[in-house]
Amino acid sequence: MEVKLFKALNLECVRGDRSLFNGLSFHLKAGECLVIHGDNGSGKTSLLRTLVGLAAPAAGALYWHGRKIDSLDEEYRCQLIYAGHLPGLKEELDAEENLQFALTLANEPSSVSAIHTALHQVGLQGKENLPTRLLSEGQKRRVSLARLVLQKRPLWVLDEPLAALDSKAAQWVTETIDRHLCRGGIAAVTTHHEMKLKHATYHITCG
Ligand SMILES: Nc1ncnc2c1ncn2[C@@H]1O[C@H](COP(=O)(O)OP(=O)(O)OP(=O)(O)O)[C@@H](O)[C@H]1O
Repeated sequence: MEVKLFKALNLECVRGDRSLFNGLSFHLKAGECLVIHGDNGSGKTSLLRTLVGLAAPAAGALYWHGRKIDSLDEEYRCQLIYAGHLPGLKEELDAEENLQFALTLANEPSSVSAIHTALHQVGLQGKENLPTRLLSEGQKRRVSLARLVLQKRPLWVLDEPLAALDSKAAQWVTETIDRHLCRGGIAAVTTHHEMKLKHATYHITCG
């Protein structure tokens, strides 16, 4: 029997006086990815914030391994990586310090050498100790995405992970998501770009 690990049932999201979407349901099992498309302002980020428990749905519910995510709370948050719309870095800290900070907050501290290896993988070798404010937008995005290889979590929720990336970095992100799915991970990803994943992918469009 297929085990549905991540399930949404009849979700509705209201922002202001507008219902962005309603009746949204999906079931994802290990190795599957949900790719969310939609125009600017259609509700993609609002959906992801709902998926990670940062916003409550106006109706419907989310289930992780058969249990409602609001009953799991911290237990659920420990299962996921959320990479939001903005890189979420501290400008005065360097790339290495930002990752150390994020990993400590996530209760998954990592060694300096593992962090340097991850930064090397995202093409930031030699820039590990530059203040983040001196990095380009694409480089900041790469620092944020280096968490994907440092944290070991089954659910990835990624808001526009390809934004600001050049084609080589975008390819790395796509391959990294594929490797995650190959290991039995699950992902929900918004994008305005084409994303050629090899694994089972379901596409939905907001709005
Ligand atoms: N707290 C809020 N109060 C009122 N309206 C909001 C709130 N948060 C978001 N919105 C509105 O909800 C709509 C959806 O926003 P959202 O950020 O989810 O869109 P999006 O699809 O991610 O857009 P983009 O592609 O530009 O990132 C927008 O019109 C936005 O202005």
